[in-house]
Amino acid sequence: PPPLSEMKEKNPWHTPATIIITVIFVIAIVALVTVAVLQNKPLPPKYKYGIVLDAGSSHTALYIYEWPAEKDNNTGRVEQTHSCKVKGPGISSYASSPLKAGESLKVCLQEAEQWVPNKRHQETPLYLGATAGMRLLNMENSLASDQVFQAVAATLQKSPFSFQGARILSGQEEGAYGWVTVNYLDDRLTQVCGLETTGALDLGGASTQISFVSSSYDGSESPSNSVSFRLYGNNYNLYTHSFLCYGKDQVLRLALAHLSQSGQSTVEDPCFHPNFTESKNYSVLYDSPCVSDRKPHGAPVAFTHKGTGNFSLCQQVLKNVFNFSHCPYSQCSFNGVFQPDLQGTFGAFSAYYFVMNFLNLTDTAIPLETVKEKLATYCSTPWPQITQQHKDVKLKYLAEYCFSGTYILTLLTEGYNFNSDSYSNIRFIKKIKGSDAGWTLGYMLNLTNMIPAEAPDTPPLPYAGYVSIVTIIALVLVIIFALCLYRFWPRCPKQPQII
Ligand SMILES: Nc1ccn([C@@H]2O[C@H](COP(=O)(O)OP(=O)(O)O)[C@@H](O)[C@H]2O)c(=O)n1
Ligand SMILES: [Ca+2]
Repeated sequence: PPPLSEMKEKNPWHTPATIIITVIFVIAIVALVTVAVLQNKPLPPKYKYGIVLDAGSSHTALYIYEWPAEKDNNTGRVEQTHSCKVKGPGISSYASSPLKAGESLKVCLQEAEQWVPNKRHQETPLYLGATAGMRLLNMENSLASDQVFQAVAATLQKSPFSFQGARILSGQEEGAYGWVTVNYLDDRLTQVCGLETTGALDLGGASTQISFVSSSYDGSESPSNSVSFRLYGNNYNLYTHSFLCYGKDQVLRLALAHLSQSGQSTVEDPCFHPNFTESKNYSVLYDSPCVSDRKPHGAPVAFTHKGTGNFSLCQQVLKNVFNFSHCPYSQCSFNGVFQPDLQGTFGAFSAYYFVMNFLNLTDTAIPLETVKEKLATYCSTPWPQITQQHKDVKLKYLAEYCFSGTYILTLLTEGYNFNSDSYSNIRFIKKIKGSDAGWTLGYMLNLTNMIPAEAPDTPPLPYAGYVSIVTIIALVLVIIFALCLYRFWPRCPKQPQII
């Protein structure tokens, strides 16, 4: 056997080739780690923006949406970052001074300039959609409605954003886009095997919408209620209907018109609290196409609106604003409008939420009978006591919650046929994951083509999986290489044979 000193000299780990290979090996590992770290570092956020103005009958609101610039087509990625409530009434109230309708939007538009980064202003689409208030004005006085749109468009054109137009949405669009919004935010549209969708219930001031998918409805019966979509590779046959004049502010007129048919000077109203009295003008009450044909002849100028606070009588009055006498279809909700069987859960937003939230009745686990009892107690509470308990609420709104709550329950049960079982399928909601429930998001998603008809092709592995597998394979190769190096290096030391 060679002397030990000779063995030491022949240690192969000290040869220049081994040192070079080891250095390359270390550099390779460092490079691999560096690339992996750099690749996974979050990219600087690049967002795109879109702005929608909801010109409702009672007020206008501006919504700003934001989404990652690279991921336009991914679901659930568009979020509401800001909303601004326009001061003053809805744009339809400016029929006699249209320029003021344009003026009213300026504060919120300036606010939007702060919320959208300057360099994105020019490419940010800006839409205005008007709903039932403008539908009614357009029916009543189309010249005035055109002038309001002109004034509004002139203001929006002057903003730094990319103005895409101001128009009246049809009732079908309003209902369908509300449904898209709710299901998009709930991530219900991208599920491969079709998770059940959520219905949408929207209560406005001048109209109300109901939209849902029912397996009993294919669109053949009453096609005007059908909207078909292909979204992310799934087909949807949506039932939707918008009842013009059945928003809560117009129904308040319908109900009062009903109670004041004889043109009396005192109108007793069970939907208002006992001891509530207010002087009202007949001509103001009947100044809406929803009631104008019912104006009693020879009525005095004014009448005293007097509350009696009786929930069940109020329910009777409100039931009478629905017409159940004719149904030209297999089944109807009311006013001869077809409605398929209710199915699934429903999100109820806008005034549904505001009213039920004020009344502390958003929890639909409370049995319907209990909800009615609580509301009956609330309605029978005298007006002075109500004002004492809610000093921070505007009197105009405060006075109407008994009416509005009763209308909501009557519409849901008598109108749409919810019962004490299906009532618990309703969720009274304002926001979903930070974005307001309403038609605006669905409207923008559609107009910017952000929901593809087909599911986007995705790589077979998610990104993290791909990185891990590549890293593991690289490590295995390195280990095999190292083992070979150790085992088969030509001058590998043989086991010292000590005999
Ligand atoms: N904080 C709020 C905001 C709105 N609301 C009501 O919600 C309804 C919103 O209707 P809207 O202005 O969108 O009218 P439409 O054009 O949708 O019929 C109105 O009846 C408002 O009075 C409310 O009760 N509480
Ligand atoms: Ca609305």
